[in-house]
Amino acid sequence: MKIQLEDLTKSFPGRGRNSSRVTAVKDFNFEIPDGELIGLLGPSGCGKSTTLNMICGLEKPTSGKIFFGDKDVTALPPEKRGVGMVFQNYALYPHLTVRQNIIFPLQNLKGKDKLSRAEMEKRAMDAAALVQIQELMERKPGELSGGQQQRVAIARALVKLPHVLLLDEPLSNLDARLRLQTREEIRKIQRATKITTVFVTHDQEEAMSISDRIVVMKAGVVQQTGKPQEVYDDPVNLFVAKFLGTPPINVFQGKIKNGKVCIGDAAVLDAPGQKDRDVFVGIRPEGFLLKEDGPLICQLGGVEVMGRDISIVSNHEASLNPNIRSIISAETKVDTSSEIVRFAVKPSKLFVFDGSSEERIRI
Ligand SMILES: Nc1ncnc2c1ncn2[C@@H]1O[C@H](COP(=O)(O)OP(=O)(O)OP(=O)(O)O)[C@@H](O)[C@H]1O
Repeated sequence: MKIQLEDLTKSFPGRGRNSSRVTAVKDFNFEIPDGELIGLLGPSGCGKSTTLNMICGLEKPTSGKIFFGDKDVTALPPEKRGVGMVFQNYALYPHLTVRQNIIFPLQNLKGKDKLSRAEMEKRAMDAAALVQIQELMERKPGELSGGQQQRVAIARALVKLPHVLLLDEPLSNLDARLRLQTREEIRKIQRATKITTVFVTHDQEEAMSISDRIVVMKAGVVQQTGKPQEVYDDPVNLFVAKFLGTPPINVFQGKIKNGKVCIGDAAVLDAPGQKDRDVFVGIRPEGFLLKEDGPLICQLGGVEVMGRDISIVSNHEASLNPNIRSIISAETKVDTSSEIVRFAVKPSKLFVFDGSSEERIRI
């Protein structure tokens, strides 16, 4: 089911006297193609959950429209939209078994949707098989691990055969290893069912690894949408560049001067025809090349071996990060007795942003 968001806006009354309204989401326009998994990504408070709640019908938009396929669902209540939802606190009923928890949403179906007991059992078993918890059906939630509980919550969301699956930070209660495993499982389930899915997270790595497309939000406003790799390789502004990538992008205060991008005295890129101005220069960790006569001279802080790669930690007075982190192939020899390290920069890994608007300057 294709989902279309049209000028979607939500504002809440401010708390307390004289406080102005909070615009949680502003003019959100986006089409989610049928069968895709979309990662909605951004820092806390940027409007991710509000967007999801409007898609499922728990929040009414202040203005704008939502379409599922060609149908305008903006005024429909949640139960009429055919969405499955999994929250961060997946709140299973503790006194019910896994089977009863999964069947629960089917018991209130009315009219033509009403199912026989046998049909409900079959649906529950099918959903359990999808998330591979068939052996756990008679246990109570208290007898399950966090990851298993989360799978039950997903099965419960899938049992009504929704057209759309909405996941709000579904992995945040899991430890690091389980997070990784469960996100891969969610991806597999999504591929198998081809349910159009929106996945909310503030973890950029999680969103990048799982999504067909990501939407990066800041303060209620969509900054950029696209395939994860495209957004990483071609950020539209400094916020997006900083938000994606581990280790994060290295940002320097710089200038465009006489047709060159400069960090201090070092000309790191030609910028023919560009007018002189203050800029921010972002260099991805993998964008540095060790070079004896490289223009960018940094103070060497240390070298960390990571197996296939090494990470060189260094400093430069124009750097806005506490440390500059560059990732270099482990075959490269670094003279650790030296106090300085000299870099050239791969042009495709260097981005220039306007010093005041922070928008990308394409060179
Ligand atoms: N019911 C509400 N009343 C007033 N303000 C609200 C309400 N719900 C959300 N907000 C505000 O709207 C903004 C967006 O909130 P939202 O929960 O959508 O952000 P989020 O990106 O999901 O954050 P998080 O990652 O912390 O869950 C925030 O400033 C929040 O305080």
